[in-house]
Amino acid sequence: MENDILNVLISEEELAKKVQEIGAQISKDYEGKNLMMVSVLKGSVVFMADLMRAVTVPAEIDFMSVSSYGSGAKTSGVVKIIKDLDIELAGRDLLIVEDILDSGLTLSYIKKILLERGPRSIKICTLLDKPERRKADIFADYSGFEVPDEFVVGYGLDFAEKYRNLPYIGVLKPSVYEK
Ligand SMILES: O=P(O)(O)OC[C@H]1O[C@H](OP(=O)(O)OP(=O)(O)O)[C@H](O)[C@@H]1O
Ligand code: HPA
Ligand SMILES: [Mg+2]
Repeated sequence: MENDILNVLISEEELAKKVQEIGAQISKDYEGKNLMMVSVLKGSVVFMADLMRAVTVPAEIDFMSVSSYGSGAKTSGVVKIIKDLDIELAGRDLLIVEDILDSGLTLSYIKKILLERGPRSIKICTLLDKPERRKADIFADYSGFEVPDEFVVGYGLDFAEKYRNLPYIGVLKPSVYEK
């Protein structure tokens, strides 16, 4: 697995520090609110698991799964719901937790459909932001790191379902996905 990594872009230590920073800011912003954190499966699960423990105010969690990439390195442009939320959104202060904001197609689709369910507020928290690739008009309210236009894996992010269990964010060798 490590042989497929060109370089470590964000270390475990940097990830841990950033998660604490974002968690502290969210805890301040959502004091007294009705926070519900929604993790977009699968890629955001590692970030969600760490981030929710850095949030010190009451929070409920839920999960939804959409797929926009399939097994390629390029967005298919099609976003479909694979698993929907279990909890009602009316009156909730929703925080969508994502691993990466790339073209923005996934998050703009999710935000659109969740807004229709009447949350009191809806904000976005992404660990990584790849602005060079943005196609949709969407931004994150909380963002960990800006990353270059390279395919990154690890800490939940995958290529063809592999590399999610790397403890850091690494740049995947192009030879792996250009096969
Ligand atoms: O901004 P975008 O161009 O839409 O790309 C971002 C999305 O793509 C990846 O998910 P993917 O659809 O690959 O599914 P996964 O989370 O299960 O890996 C990633 O986890 C984000 O959810
Ligand atoms: N890595 C993994 N999944 C992704 C990426 C990426 O750089 N961009 C969008 N989905
Ligand atoms: Mg994803």
